[in-house]
Amino acid sequence: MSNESVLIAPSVLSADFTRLGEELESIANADLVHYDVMDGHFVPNLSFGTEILRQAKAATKLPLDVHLMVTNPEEQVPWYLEAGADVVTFHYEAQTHADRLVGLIHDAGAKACVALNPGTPVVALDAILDELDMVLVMTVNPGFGGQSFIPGSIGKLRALRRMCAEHGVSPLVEVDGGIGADNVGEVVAAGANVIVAGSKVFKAADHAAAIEELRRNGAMGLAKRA
Ligand SMILES: O=C(CO)[C@@H](O)[C@H](O)COP(=O)(O)O
Ligand SMILES: [Co+2]
Repeated sequence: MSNESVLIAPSVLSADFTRLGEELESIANADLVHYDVMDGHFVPNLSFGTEILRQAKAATKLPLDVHLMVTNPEEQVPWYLEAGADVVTFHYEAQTHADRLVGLIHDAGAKACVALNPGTPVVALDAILDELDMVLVMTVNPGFGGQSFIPGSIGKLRALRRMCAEHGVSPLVEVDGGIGADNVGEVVAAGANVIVAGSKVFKAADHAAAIEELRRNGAMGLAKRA
């Protein structure tokens, strides 16, 4: 059995934006706030930018986990570091100089993460894996909240675990999209330890209780890991 813990990162993409302060208070028992930036090009949707991140930073004590779904992360990463991001994720499919970008994030004192779309194999990270604090495995095609989990993600999580063991590293492994109390145990058993959940937290009647249920069921998945 592992001593590792499961971290819960509610995605404010599913929050009521007109009451963002109260929504952030309602998830104070979470570990991170997941902040989805969508540019209308990398993904077919637009969300929010640096100004709302700055306001969120002032309204919560939780670390801000910024997921950049943008075509030009080299330009935008510095904006989000300056606005208070604690973890910055850019997509493998969007970047051109991953190593430089990771260095820039570390120089600013933040944690660096690279995200993989469902169609991108984990081997894409081979050259950069040792530098990463976290890997984000997208379990839906990015762009929208409330989609269904892609079952093939389980094999990909296991492949990532094997690759990390080969490299002798243990970055955090975040999963994002279609995760709820019913499947969190399975993704944790396969190797995930940071759980993003948007609709399953913010559409629940009691947000804090939904977070605790994810944490509890995730811990059961940890116990099932080989
Ligand atoms: O990055 C994304 C979507 O592109 C996510 O972070 C979603 O916000 C997750 O939402 P649910 O699938 O949990 O509703
Ligand atoms: Co996300």
